[in-house]
Amino acid sequence: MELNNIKDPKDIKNLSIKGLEQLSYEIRQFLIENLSKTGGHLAPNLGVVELTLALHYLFDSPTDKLIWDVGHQAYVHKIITGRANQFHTLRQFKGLSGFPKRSESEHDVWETGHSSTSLSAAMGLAIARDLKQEKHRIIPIIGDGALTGGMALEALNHIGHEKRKMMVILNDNTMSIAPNVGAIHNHLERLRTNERYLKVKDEIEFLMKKIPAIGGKVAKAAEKIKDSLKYLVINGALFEEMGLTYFGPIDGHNFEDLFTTLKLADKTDGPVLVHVVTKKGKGYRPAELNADKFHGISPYKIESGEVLKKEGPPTYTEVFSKTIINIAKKNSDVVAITAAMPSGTGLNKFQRVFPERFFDVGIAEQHATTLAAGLAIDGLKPVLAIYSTFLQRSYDQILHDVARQNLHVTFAIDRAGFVGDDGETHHGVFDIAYLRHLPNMTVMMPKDENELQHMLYSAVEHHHGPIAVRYPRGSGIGVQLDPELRQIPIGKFEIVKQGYGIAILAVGPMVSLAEQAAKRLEEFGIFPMVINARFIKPLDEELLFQLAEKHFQILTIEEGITSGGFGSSILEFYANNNLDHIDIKIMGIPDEFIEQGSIPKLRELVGLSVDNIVNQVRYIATKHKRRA
Ligand SMILES: Cc1ncc(C[n+]2csc(CCOP(=O)(O)OP(=O)(O)O)c2C)c(N)n1
Ligand SMILES: CC(=O)[C@@H](O)[C@H](O)COP(=O)(O)O
Ligand SMILES: [Mg+2]
Repeated sequence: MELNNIKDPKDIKNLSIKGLEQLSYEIRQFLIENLSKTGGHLAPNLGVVELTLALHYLFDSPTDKLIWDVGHQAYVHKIITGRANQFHTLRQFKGLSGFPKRSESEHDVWETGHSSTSLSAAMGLAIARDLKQEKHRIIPIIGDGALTGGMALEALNHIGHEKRKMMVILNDNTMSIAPNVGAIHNHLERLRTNERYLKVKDEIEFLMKKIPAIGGKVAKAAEKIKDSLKYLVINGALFEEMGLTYFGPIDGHNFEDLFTTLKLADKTDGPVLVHVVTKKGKGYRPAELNADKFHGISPYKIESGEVLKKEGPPTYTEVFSKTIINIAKKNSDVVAITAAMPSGTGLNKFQRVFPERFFDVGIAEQHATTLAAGLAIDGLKPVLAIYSTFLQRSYDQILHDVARQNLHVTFAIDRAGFVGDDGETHHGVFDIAYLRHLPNMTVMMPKDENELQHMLYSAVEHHHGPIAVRYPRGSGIGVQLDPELRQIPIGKFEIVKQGYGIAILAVGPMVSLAEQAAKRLEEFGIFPMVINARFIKPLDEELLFQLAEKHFQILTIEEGITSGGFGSSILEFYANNNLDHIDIKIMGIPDEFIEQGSIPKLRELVGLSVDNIVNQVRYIATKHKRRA
């Protein structure tokens, strides 16, 4: 079987089980090889090879709708639906997306990237199907991690109530990115350990036979039976109670088991849930042994699984991780929360040092935020580390629970700005706009990794009220880290280069671009002032008034959406103070969803480049020379 010859799911439908097993092997080799060059979500995909083939073999995509939750495990689906030959472009600029994309294929029914949306989407599709009196299947595939998300539970509640035909596939590999957590996870664990049921059943039979003979021990034995029976009846109870017929648990790597159960489930009326047990990373030893690392991996050496990492300065995440541990060592009130991203946020290290002060709440950003509010109201100092894109889920909790009550919660917002390969679902470019309009909220962004540590310290130890520190994905710019943490005065910008005529107000990594541009502008006889606008809110009003008095023109630069962003706040400031003699130009991300690509490429795409800053400043300078 030549993978590149598979252009359509129909091409696998004549295969025998042996043929499917051979194909599974080839797909795994294909993934291991391709992803060693491009990087990507290897372990989740290695785990769903047989499951994906079984679904495409038995059912008829795209008439039947396969809806992948999160979508990071849809690579095998992409291969089967004619995209194998594009895998060398995976997650690259203009290349194949790492998630389902409707523009890529009619088989990609639902676009994702964020977790736990599949069941709600499936419910919508099921209602639409029924109202239109159509007959196709609706098949959401959700992981055990994604099932910890509140949205999934809200949808299950509705699915069980509506009783419409739908086949929910629960892909249970016991892992979120890290080992999964929570009471539902424990329930699945009990269901999964099927041998235990068989053992319990044997045990009961054994005891039953013994009862007449053991006389006085009858009571004890009966009690044991009762306990054992309790275990037996929990099989699927949670889902059954919610109104879904439960099938499983079944071995997700065994085609015979998959076929038998999926066919049976398909014949059942109403909503069903098929509990499929898979192994994350299956078939590639390094990924099986370290599924967390291989969840989403950069290019690696196939033989060892070693990541081909370029040496460089520490990442912002690493600096956050180290700093928050140091702060917590001196202050026992500091607690840390993650929503299923311990390694991604660097809080896994905090967990090792302070296991009792660390909380992984699962994929539950909303709960995490209100949990932090609860902790803060009783005097603790919660630090909530969440990626910018996922914090979008918590908007109301930040507003209603944290900001409104003016609670001291520190939001460590990682992956702020472009994130690169994950693309439009994951870029952290909206948080300035969705945070800065909230009363009581303080929003900061450091110009480098050294400033990040001081900001964290200032936020946790010298502030009261909601405060956000946003920082980018990847390495810092390579500056020295000060050994002592110091307080940064709230609402004070930093002038990094004196100048005249034009002031560049830059946020975060844009400060370094602005400095480079200012150097280049000297050859044109233009000497702009460069300001590190480290507080997005509150603004440094004193400095802004001074700039107005000295008749500066202004260029703002941020790696965020311009509507409602930092530049907008500067416009608002001068407009509200009737200082309309100042020309303000805003550089940032336009009103569009920006695709995937390397961070430098995407910055260039939207004009956040040194060249463009030079051009914009020259334009402003020429315009004002003409006017003068
Ligand atoms: C709202 C949201 N929060 C966090 C994430 C990051 N994330 C992506 S996949 C994943 C784990 C998903 O686990 P599971 O559904 O079990 O899939 P598996 O990788 O195990 O196949 C997490 C936490 C996300 N995509 N969306
Ligand atoms: C699918 C998903 O949401 C995560 O796996 C995400 O890709 C992680 O991103 P980082 O690589 O930036 O941690
Ligand atoms: Mg999982």
